[in-house]
Amino acid sequence: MKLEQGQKLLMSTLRPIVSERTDIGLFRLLFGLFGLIFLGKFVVKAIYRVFFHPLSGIPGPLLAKTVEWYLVPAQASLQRAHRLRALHQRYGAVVRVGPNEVSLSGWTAYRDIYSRNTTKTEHFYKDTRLTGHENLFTFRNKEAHAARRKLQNVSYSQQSILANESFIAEKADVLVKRIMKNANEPSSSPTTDVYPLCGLFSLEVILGSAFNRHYGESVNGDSLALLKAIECTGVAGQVKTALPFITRSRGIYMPGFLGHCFRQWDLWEKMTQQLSEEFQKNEMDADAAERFTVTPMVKHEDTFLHRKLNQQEIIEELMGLTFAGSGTTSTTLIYLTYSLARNAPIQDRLRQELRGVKDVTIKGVQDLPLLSAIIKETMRLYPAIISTLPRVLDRAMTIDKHILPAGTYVGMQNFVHQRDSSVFHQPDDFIPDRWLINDQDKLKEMNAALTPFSAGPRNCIGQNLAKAELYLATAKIFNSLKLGLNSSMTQWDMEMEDRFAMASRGKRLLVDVEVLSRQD
Ligand code: HEM
Repeated sequence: MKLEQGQKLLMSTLRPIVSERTDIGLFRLLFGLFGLIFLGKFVVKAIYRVFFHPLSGIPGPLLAKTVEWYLVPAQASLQRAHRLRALHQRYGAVVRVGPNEVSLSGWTAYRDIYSRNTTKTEHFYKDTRLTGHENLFTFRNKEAHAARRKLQNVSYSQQSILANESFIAEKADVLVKRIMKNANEPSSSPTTDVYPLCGLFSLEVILGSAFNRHYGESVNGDSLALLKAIECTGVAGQVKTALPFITRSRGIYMPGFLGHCFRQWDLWEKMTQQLSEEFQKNEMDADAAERFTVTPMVKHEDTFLHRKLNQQEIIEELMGLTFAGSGTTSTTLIYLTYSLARNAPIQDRLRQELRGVKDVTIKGVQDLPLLSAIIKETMRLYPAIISTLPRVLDRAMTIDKHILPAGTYVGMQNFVHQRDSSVFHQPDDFIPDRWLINDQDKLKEMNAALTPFSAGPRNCIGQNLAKAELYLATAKIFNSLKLGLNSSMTQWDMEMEDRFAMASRGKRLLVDVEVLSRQD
């Protein structure tokens, strides 16, 4: 009744204007009024953001200063990191990339941002939960995170990695055999796609170190099914982030490839549950069991929760670790193989260096200068975590004379500062020798600017494991094989996509394989 009266009053007020001066209908007028109000609000907000906002003095594109979605098109085309690099080249080390968001490119800011004074942003990290629970990667609460990290640290200590060394080495041998398999068969071409083989290698290492689960030499086992399920989940996760109404439980009913990806997510969870149950059923000597990732989670209390984790929380952690640890290490190994397959002289020098080593063990190879330089240079040029690690400032911070107030969103990206030409000459080229110089000051600067595993309390918990895998696999591959890039590979195949974690566009790496005898 009140509504009707209101409408009548509005009509009687507007009628003289409408009917006498124009032939615009009432609805068109109202529509116009709302449009004007909306536009007015937008203009006032934009003027505030551009001229009066605390970040107004920070350079950046006008559109980025006014709207939150400035980077969305770059993100949708998987080129966010590339766009940010171009922005830094144009605007300098501190760029405003959103009304309340700043990107930094000077490596000297890295430790300030990631070692203290910041918290992970909610909007990004909440979306990376896999079953709805928190995991080590997603926590925002610092005390909750520290307790979970303490619970898991033991599994990733150098001591645990050395205890697991024999099976990591065994997996690296299996990788070499799988690469050789094609080359050895006279009927088949000596060309191998190492892309899926690197994926299987890093996944099987994680499954071994988490669940003491081992796979044979065949590539067609359960681990391949799991690898495909994890890759598909990545796609489903991105769809869910972009279109939040497509929840995981709704997604499984979608037709076609997308529905398939959501169902694969369920399959991954089920397989993880099975692996965890099998591990927990097996009686094992308590000391021996401690080095497997599941054990401390099952046996010890989380000191923040004051209780042990329940099975669902354990599954979330295990899926999180598998996701964080498999694609990252395999992408690094893929780009390392790609870089050497294109560079026969460096391969030969590496082989010479390796021939001087009696046994390929972690301790035996971790200090080899050229091998270390090759691994570092791969992580510099092709960072497995390519994109912004988004944070929010807990307190105000001054950077390059700019004051960033508490609450500002800040972020840096390995792809940008690890290609900074003021630190790395010819920054877009693969030059392992840049790490083999005697200038200690320069080396110190380059090492400080190399942050593939991040820094501070949220740095990579799995970095000892990742390094062990990279050292052992690289040494074993290039000791036994000479690889050349197959002529069908194109630059497009190896273009880097920014999916937060990096992935190559073509999802293949074809190499021509020559098996070497010990004398070669
Ligand atoms: C070359 C290989 C790897 C690279 C380049 C890498 C890189 C990173 C980076 C940059 C972060 C910080 C992410 C952020 O702040 O949002 C991170 C965190 C993390 N990584 Fe890795 N990672 C690698 C391998 C692994 C492995 C093998 C595992 C485990 C098996 C692992 C597990 C994790 C976890 C659980 C976190 C979250 C840690 C926390 O917040 O406390 N990563 N990694």
